[in-house]
Amino acid sequence: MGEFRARAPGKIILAGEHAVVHGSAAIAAAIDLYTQSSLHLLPPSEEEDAGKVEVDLRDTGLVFSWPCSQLWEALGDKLAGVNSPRPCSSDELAAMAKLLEQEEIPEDKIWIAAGLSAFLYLYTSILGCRPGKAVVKSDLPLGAGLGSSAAFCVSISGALLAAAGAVCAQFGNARTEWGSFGKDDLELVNQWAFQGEKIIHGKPSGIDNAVSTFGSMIKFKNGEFTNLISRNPVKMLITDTRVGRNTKALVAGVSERVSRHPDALASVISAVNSISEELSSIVELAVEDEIAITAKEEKLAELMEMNQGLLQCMGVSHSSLETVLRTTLKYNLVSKLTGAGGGGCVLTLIPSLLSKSVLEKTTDELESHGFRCFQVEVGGRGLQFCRG
Ligand SMILES: Nc1ncnc2c1ncn2[C@@H]1O[C@H](COP(=O)(O)OP(=O)(O)O)[C@@H](O)[C@H]1O
Ligand SMILES: C[C@@](O)(CCOP(=O)(O)O)CC(=O)O
Ligand SMILES: [Mg+2]
Repeated sequence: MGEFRARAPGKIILAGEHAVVHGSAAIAAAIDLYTQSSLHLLPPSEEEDAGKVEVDLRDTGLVFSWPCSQLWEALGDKLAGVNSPRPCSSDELAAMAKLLEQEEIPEDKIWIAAGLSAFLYLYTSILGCRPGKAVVKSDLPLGAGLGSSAAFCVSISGALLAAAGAVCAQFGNARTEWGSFGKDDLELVNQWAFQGEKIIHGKPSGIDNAVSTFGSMIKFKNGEFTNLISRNPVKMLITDTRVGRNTKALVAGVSERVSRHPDALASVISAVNSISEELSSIVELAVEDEIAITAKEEKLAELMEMNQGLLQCMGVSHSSLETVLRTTLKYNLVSKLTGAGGGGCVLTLIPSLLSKSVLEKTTDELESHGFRCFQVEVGGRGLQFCRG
């Protein structure tokens, strides 16, 4: 029956994480690291269990499968709604938790239960309880602030919706390997992926699934977004502290702080909103001579530094992140955490005139702490589809 293969990028957040959950604007951009999902539909089985749904999570080395009859019993058939994404109910969440209890997931990998629930929900909502086999693999570090949860939900939703015939990819010419979806198709994928993100994050803003689906650089606020045209290349070094953390817990922690100190946090969130607004207009400024480019980069750096201070106010920094900030500052480079914080990744702005040797020294020193550094392309493509 062929293969349905989709890939969706991770992201960096240049400004506004967490505050965006509480109504502030935020700026995010797709990066050239992808999660890829491939799906094979299998013919219905004559056997009593009616075949299986299998998912091979390559990054974890674990494979899971459920008889279709068991999925049907637990979750029922909700096929009619493929064109109208709806949230997972608490009964469905409980039914999936019960299914997963039987899986004996290793204690040190228990975090994949959230991803598995999102997979099961999206699969059964979009394809029903028919047999199939999915393989998911990612270039992204998982749970590190680069939006692996959104890339997971977007790529799976893309592959499932293509298999269901609800979306159709377009290919520019016969030799293009990766095609893209039209705007309405992308919107449908984005809405389903958001339902998956809700299972993983609890209360997502929707920024990660939007930028993973549509790509580019976006300004996102209250569920709406606009594309930003970045006139000069934005170069960022990413440092992964390798300190594990969980977005759902961090988002919940900030919400608790907001309810304990509503007035103080309202001011923090409003300050972040101003930073995001200013950052978006600076990114779109077209400048050409060296002096103007340096002035633009200095403004971006200052806004990132201010945003980092406010993230600290929200309680989402971490000693490993502070070590990265201190180390890069020795070389006059400005950094901020990206994503949910509490560990995970840091962004360091690389000014266009920075010498190669300073960048190397910075990277070496960061890596001597056990961190991993890499550079990414910022603002690239969103969801793509490949013919099987
Ligand atoms: N490739 C993948 N394989 C299995 N689970 C994944 C994968 N990508 C994401 N996930 C799920 O998403 C979770 C990480 O999401 P989150 O805590 O939001 O961090 P981030 O989105 O910054 O990577 C993982 O714990 C897992 O449940
Ligand atoms: C903290 C937040 O702003 C971004 C979370 O990103 P990540 O899952 O840490 O990559 C949450 C959200 O906007 O949904
Ligand atoms: Mg996430």
